[in-house]
Amino acid sequence: MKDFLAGFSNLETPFYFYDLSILDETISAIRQANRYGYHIHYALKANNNPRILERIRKAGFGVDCVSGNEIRIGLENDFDASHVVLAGVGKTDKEIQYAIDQNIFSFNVESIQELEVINEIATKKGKVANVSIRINPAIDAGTHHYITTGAKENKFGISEDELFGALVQIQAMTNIHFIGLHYHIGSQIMDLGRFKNLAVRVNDIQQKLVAKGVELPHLNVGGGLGIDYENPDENPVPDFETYFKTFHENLELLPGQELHFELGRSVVGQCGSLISRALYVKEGSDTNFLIIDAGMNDLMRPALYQAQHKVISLSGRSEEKKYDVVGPVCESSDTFGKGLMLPETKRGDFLVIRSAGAYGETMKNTYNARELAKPYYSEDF
Ligand SMILES: Cc1ncc(COP(=O)(O)O)c(C=O)c1O
Ligand SMILES: N[C@@H](CCCC[NH3+])C(=O)O
Repeated sequence: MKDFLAGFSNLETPFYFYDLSILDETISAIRQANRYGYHIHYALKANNNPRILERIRKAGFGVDCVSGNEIRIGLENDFDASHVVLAGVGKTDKEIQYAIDQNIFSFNVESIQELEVINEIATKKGKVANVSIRINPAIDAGTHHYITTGAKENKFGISEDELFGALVQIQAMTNIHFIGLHYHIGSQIMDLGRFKNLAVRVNDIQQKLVAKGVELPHLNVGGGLGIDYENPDENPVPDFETYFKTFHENLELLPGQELHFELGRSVVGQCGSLISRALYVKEGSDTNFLIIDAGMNDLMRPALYQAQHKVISLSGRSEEKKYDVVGPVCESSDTFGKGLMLPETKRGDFLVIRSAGAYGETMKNTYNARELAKPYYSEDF
């Protein structure tokens, strides 16, 4: 990061900085580890910057979208509609119409009612929509409860019981082509054993379907692989080898059946940082508040999920001090870290908030009428 500092000095902070060499390294690691021919759809919600999407598309990945606008962004960035999947519990009629018009690869359907609506809209258009049904496998992902999605009480997908009940209904839906099952148990999953549990559940449900004479050409196991927020520079690339191997060793695919993934955070998380400057230091008897010019509107994750992103001070001083690093927004949750030991930092010094490549810019907002932080890219410095 220090190498780029000279180029930063004139830039207005806060801003996002993407080290594209980390992105390239990550993409190559995915391609190398995926020696099984699995289909990867990048979860565009993690980061939709054109410069990042271009590299991901060139790697041959498709996109996983959660809105009509995300589909549009994917198509505008030259992803092929035949590699687009659409998830989301609340797809609007307009989004469904648009997705059908674009001939996307598959809808990941989250309720029986949604299935009926897609069938109705497809019928009116004289088209047939490819559909995968999202199953809520009732598996604990062992991650923050706000980003767990496959537990029984979550709003996502349908239960196994509902699926078996719906099989007859689906047969009568003339404009639905039922192509597969979809699962996604949550995000920032560091315990790969959770994916093994998922694979076992997927096998179980698949066996029951086969027993009823239903063999589907596609399975989609979502995303969720976590990144090392504590040691981003030591571990910039997640363990894709073990991740794919876990599915290869535990998931029993039917002959010719395709396995799909929807990776977001693990692809782009570590290549991005939020760069900020220290504005003020308030020295207290117990705590020193280091007030920086980046806030929760620039990076919501700490305020929303109590997420810890590594904060690095580039002050260059040798003496260390303890700081609560806080943003300027009028909320107490606008805090990037408490009691952090950092080199003594003064007004004007740069701070780097690491691992902000995923769910950073896509969740930034203008709360307090603040300006949106701009992105910059390593290859331009
Ligand atoms: C359905 C679905 N697929 C894929 C993803 C991407 O997840 P991650 O960024 O954890 O890989 C998400 C987000 O959690 C999701 O909701
Ligand atoms: N936005 C979340 C993860 C949820 C992903 C979407 N299901 C994060 O920042 O960690």
